[in-house]
Formats: sequence, C-alpha cells, structure tokens
Amino acid sequence: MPIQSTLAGSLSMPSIPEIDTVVQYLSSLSPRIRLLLATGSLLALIIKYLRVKSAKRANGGRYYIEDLSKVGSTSELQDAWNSYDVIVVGGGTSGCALAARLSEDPNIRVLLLEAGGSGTALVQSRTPSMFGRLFITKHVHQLRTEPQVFARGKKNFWPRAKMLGGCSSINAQMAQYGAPGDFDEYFNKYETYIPHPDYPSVNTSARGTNGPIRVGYNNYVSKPSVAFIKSCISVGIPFTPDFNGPQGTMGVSRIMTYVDEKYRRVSSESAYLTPNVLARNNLTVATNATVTRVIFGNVKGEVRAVGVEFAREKNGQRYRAKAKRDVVLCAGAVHSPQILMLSGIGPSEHLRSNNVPIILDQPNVGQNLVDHPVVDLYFKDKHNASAKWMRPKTFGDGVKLISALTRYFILGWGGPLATNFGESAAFIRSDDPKLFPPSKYPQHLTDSTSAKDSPDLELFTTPFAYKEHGAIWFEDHTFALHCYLVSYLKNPEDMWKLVRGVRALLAIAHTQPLAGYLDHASTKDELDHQLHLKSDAEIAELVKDRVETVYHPTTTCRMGPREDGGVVDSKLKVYGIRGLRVCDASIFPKIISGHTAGGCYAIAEKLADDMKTEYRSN
Ligand SMILES: Cc1cc2nc3c(=O)[nH]c(=O)nc-3n(C[C@H](O)[C@H](O)[C@H](O)COP(=O)(O)OP(=O)(O)OC[C@H]3O[C@@H](n4cnc5c(N)ncnc54)[C@H](O)[C@@H]3O)c2cc1C
Repeated sequence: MPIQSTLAGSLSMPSIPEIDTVVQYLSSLSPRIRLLLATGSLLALIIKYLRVKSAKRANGGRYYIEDLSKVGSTSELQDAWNSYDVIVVGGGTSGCALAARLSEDPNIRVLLLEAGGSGTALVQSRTPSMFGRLFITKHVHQLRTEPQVFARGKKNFWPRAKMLGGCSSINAQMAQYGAPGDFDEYFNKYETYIPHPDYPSVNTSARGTNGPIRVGYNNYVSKPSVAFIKSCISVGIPFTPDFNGPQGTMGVSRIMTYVDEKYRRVSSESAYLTPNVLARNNLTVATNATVTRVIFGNVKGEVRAVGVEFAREKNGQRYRAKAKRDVVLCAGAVHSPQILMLSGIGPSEHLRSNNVPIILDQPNVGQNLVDHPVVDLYFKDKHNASAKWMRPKTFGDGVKLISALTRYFILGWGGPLATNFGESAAFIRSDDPKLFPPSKYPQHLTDSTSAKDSPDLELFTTPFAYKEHGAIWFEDHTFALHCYLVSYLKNPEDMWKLVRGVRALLAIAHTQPLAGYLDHASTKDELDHQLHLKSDAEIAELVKDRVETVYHPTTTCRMGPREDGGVVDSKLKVYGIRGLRVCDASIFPKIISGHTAGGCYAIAEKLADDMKTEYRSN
C-alpha cells in the first residue's frame, strides 16, 4: 500500500467528542497531568500565534501575489499579456536565488512563479527538526518512483517540496557541497559562515563572509553522534574540521547546517527573498502559480520562448505572461523536464503518445536521471536517551517535549528542536585499504569517484531510527546509522559498494565509544545488532530491502554536448530554442559527490552573473 494512503488514513480527523465527555475525562486526570495539559495548550497557542505572525510577515500580500490576474492575463492575445524581461519558473532553491540576484539590476524586470506558498510561513519548515512533518502534506509534491527492479520492485516515495525555497525548505540542512573545488568561487559568494566556539579548527578565511546563506553549527548534537566521530577515528577515518574546506570532503566530522543565529532553518526563500529584496519594484513573486507550459513564437525564423501559461488549480483559469528576454525553468530535477515535455520539447515518441504537439524532438530531456541511494541500520539506544519524546507517549515524554518547545520557541535557546537529524558524517572510499583490506575484500570494484581524493560513500548518523522517511518510528529508544553511495552507477557494483558501506557502519557501531551507547546484546529481529554475523550475500539482500532515496535527483536536463546527453549549453540555454534556459539540479552534468543544495545555489549565482553581463552587453 502506498505510504500516502497509509498516512492519510492515520492522519484523518477523529470525530469530535461531546463536550461533557471531555470535561468528565479532564476531571478524572491527576492535577499534575492537568497542569501539564494546561501548559501544553498555552504553549500551543503561543506557537500558533508566532506561526500566524510569521505567516503574515512573509506572506502579507504586500510581497507575494496570490491573485494571478495581477501578474498574468487570461487573453490569448500576446499584446494583452503582462510583460517582464525574465520569467523564473519555480521559486525553489535555485529559483529564489536567481530571481533575487537578477533583480539587483533595476533594468531587469523579473517575475517569479511558484507552485506552492511561502515556506518561511510554515513552522515545520523554519524549525530544523520538524521538516519530516511536511512530507505527507499539500506543501510537498507527492511523488513515487517507477517500480525499482533492483530493489524488490518497490515504488519508492520521492518527496519534492512545493513552496518557496523548494527543497531547501524541507531538506535535512546538511551544508556539504560535494567537491569544494568545483564551487569555491561561488560558495564564497552565497554563504556566510557563522563561527562557533566549539569548532575552532574551521578555517574561517576559506569560508564565505558576505553571502545570504548562513551556515554553521547548531547548538545541539546527540551524544551517540559525537561518539560516532570518535569511533570513526578509531577505525581509521581521519577527522576533518570542515567538509567544505580546501582540503576536500574526505574524513569524519559533525555536519555543518544551513542555520541562522536564532537556530532557524536557512532556506533559499529566507536568505534571498528578504523584505529589502521583495520591496524592489522590478521583482514580482506570485505564489500558488503552477506553470502549465512555456509558450513559443516564431521570431525572425527561429523558435523562441515568448512567455508562459500558468494556473492556480489543475483545471482552473489559465493566465499568460510575456518574457521579453528569457524564460528560466527552476522547477527542479523532476519538474523542469516535465514542463519542457508539456511544452513540446522532449523525446518525440513520448510526446506523441501523450498527445503533446511537438515543438522540438529532444530525446535527452528527462534522461540520465541520477540519485543517491541510501541504506539505514537500526540500533537500540542502551541509555534510553533518544529523542523519542518528540512524539510523546508518556507523561515524561510530554514534560520533555514542553521543555524543548519552551527552550526553542519561547527562550530562543535552540536545543534538541534545532537538530537537523543528520548530525555527524564520514566521507570514505570503498577502495580504502585501511577500511577494506584486500585480504578481506578481494573483489576489485571500479572507481566511480570524480577524482582520486573524492569519496564514494557517505556514512551518517541520526539520533533515532525511523522507517518510511520518518513516518514510522520504533517503539524502543533507538539510534540509526546510514550509508549512501555518493557516486551512483547503474551497475551491479553499486550493491557491493553499499555492502562495504554497511560493513563500515557495523565496524564503527561495534567500536568504542559508540559501542557503549548501543545495546549490542539486543536480538530483536527489527534491529541490526546481529547483522555483523551475516555474510555479504545476506547483507546484499538487506540492501535490496532497505534501499531508499536520499533525495538528491539530478541530471535530467544535463548541461553538456547534445551528443553526450546534453539538454542545455554552458550558459544553461536549451539547445535549439531561443530565450529558454534551465537552472536547477537537473542541469548537473554528473551528480556531485555530496549534498546537492549547495550546487543549486552555486549555479543560480553563476547564471545570474552571466545573464546580467549578457543583457548589459546587448
Ligand atoms: C527531504 C530532503 C532532504 C534533503 N537533504 C539535503 C541536505 O541535507 N543537504 C543538501 O545539500 N541537500 C539536501 N537535499 C537535496 C536538495 O535540497 C535539493 O537537491 C535542492 O534543494 C534542489 O533544488 P532545485 O532548485 O533543483 O529544486 P527545488 O528546490 O526542488 O525547487 C523547485 C521548485 O519549483 C516548484 N515547481 C515545480 N513545478 C512547478 C511548476 N510547474 N510551476 C511553478 N513552480 C513549480 C516547486 O514547487 C519547487 O518550489 C534534500 C532534499 C530533500 C527533498
């Protein structure tokens, strides 16, 4: 059964009980529990108030336009359409950054169209630990993969955000950019590193100081995640002070996150669409505006994107707006190729079979999809100290939750609610002879890394275990270790690399001090304390059962030569069409060896520079 249906069922509203029954029930409770409930209710009211306040601030109608007739026209006649220089489609990670940077030039009139609403208005997005609560809501495009033949035919859940900030508003905020050399110039441009006294060895001179994206360490990390770092060092993974430093990504450390001084998530929306930026006369941001297609015209004998069509609802009123210079698709690795195809640019057979009139036969659109597959391991927390109380079941859980809410929302002190869950990480190579000695691992695996000093496996921790993307939590107090392939090949060797990743996790889990936090005496089937006794073939079966996405799809509108699968050139222009570009994770020529949000900021910064220069010179 699909996850959505299962959860939708469990989230459906219970019938409202009679008021007398409620009063009767409350009177039967002890004074202690009544006090707790009263405190909880008061806190809930305060949170609700803060939420409404922040929604108003972000969304007060002054900045984000919801009435689409104010930005588009219902007429078929082009002369009647509202006119902009650039229309940015999708206000996600790249889209907000691109629109904000382009509108720095007062001569460029920009319209940003986003299918969802504001992300900063949602407390679940702003609070670093609450993003999972958005997965099965209207704020996320509810997607599933095709059946995965190498993973028991599962149709894996594949969430993509539907709100300003895009996936930067729902991601795990792990600020690691892949191979840092690829982005040096641009990550200095978009980030500001906030130094933290507990991490003095970060080389601040190698970090950005003026960019809109704030990165740093939040003030909470669970004890097993700290122990993980020490155990990694003991098994031979060197400590690194910073995954984004000039020394590269390899090693183990706590993970830096996209977090501000008040321990709130930093998203593309919060960072780039600031009140000052939104006050610009040449920037218009419309929300709940889904682009249904790009409109083309014939200009001087060439096919040119002249505007877009958009709507609030699937079968609702269509609006049109004109782009004098460019339409830029920033709808992400799933939706940018979808919009191209809906507009008639894609593999002609596929378009024909879906009755889409063909503008350009481009077989590469939507091809070359790459993602990072992840495998999770589950362990019992020996000290029963996990953050299971975040979904309270006992009186003690309730007390912990209320104190965490008070600490985070009322006192502004961060704490456990500021965790991004992915707390510590190690980047390793599956051919590292120290971790995988050839005597024990004789199979030669093809090197799929981008360079000799790049990793192909990431190992990371979360302060408790979960299944189904966080929808299912364990009854026990747990801790989880995860490994994912950072360089993905459609190749049987992927499996054996993940098996090596699992072996590395097991070695770390059985090494002190982490071993001291895990109850390795547990023989429960649903936990992995006995997994080290299994053969590689048995672990391979577990990989097939558990493999999931780590949410990094890329490369579906690849930048590169046409004959090499390319859809866009190095200025991100769609081949064969004038005035149409793509700028988001879909253009990555190859998936990066790490987390993908940083790359999305970098390409938007780069394209904004290129477009501004190009327009100035014309
Ligand atoms: C759960 C999760 C966890 C992740 N964790 C991390 C992490 O810890 N660190 C990291 O670096 N990366 C992480 N990632 C990946 C990273 O966030 C994404 O790769 C990146 O944000 C993608 O940016 P984008 O600009 O390509 O697209 P998005 O940010 O997805 O933006 C696309 C936007 O386009 C809008 N859109 C789509 N179709 C239309 C349409 N027809 N009309 C108008 N608008 C449209 C969408 O609503 C969305 O807002 C995670 C992703 C997810 C989902």
